[in-house]
Amino acid sequence: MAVIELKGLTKVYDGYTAVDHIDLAVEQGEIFGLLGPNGAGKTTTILMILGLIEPTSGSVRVCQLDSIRNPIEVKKRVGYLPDDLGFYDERTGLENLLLTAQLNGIPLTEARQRAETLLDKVGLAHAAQQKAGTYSRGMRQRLGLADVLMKKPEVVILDEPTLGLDPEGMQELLALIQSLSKDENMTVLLSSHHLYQVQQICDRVGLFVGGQLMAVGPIDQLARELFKDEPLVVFVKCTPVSDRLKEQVLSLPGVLDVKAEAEQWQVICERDVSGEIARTVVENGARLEHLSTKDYGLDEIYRRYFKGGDMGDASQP
Ligand SMILES: Nc1ncnc2c1ncn2[C@@H]1O[C@H](COP(=O)(O)OP(=O)(O)OP(=O)(O)O)[C@@H](O)[C@H]1O
Repeated sequence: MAVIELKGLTKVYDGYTAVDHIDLAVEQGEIFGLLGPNGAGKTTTILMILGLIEPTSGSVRVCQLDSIRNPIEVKKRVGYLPDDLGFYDERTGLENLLLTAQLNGIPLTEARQRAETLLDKVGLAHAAQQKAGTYSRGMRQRLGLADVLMKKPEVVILDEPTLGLDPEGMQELLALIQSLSKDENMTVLLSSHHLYQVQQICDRVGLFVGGQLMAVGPIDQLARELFKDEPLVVFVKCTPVSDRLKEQVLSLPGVLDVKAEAEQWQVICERDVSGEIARTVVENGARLEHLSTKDYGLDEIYRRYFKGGDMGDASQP
């Protein structure tokens, strides 16, 4: 059953299309990653899902509810962690959670019990009585997670939850999100420009570029889909190279072009002809130093779609 359902969702700001006809269905219990460089339209999409901004056209349903018509009902079911979360810094972590409970009408005894369990789950039991203002960025993010879970949401939406965390803190937080989602069978939608990190926990991702969803699926399938029309490239390095050898490789059935770059050739093919290339090189008395096919995986997605944005350390695998 789709818990989040977007159809033709569009947002235009003064003639600028920030979100462009998005169709998406996120299933119950799924961890879905909205991935894309800064400015791709992720936050705008999230705000429309939450019913906080009105779409220019299209529809949004969350837990079978129309977010535009029933924003308050949607808010009851969705826990939202914005990228710039704020706490009462003068209050302790525990007090902050109790305040959230109060705002959501949760009785105090139940609230206290739940807050303590959650603080324990997110690894903040030791800091429960510490003022939130003294928390580190990572601790604030974990408190934020506990905070959105206080009202037992059916869906959790996290906007750039790993922003400002070091790689280790990022890994820890993502692992935590994953285990919480499993424990509570919660649907999670998270946005990020950290392609490498996020793909480790997401069941599926949607690649957001320039307001459009370029492709949706598990990362490996996504790469296949995005690059299905790309020719296969075989990298070849051999010594000595000669024009005659190059001509012979070029004349192999299935080979479209041979580009020489420094010591290396890029053989553009219709299909994988690495075996034939290797044999031709060796039969010509040359030594095969290297042979590999271009991998249209995560690296290529990153290079093509994410490069150029403000990636911070996101480029690190
Ligand atoms: N209120 C607004 N008025 C005009 N343009 C806006 C408004 N909000 C967002 N935009 C523009 O819409 C585009 C998408 O912004 P959005 O914040 O949704 O992207 P994002 O993918 O979440 O990126 P980031 O991670 O930087 O927040 C950007 O070009 C942004 O400048």
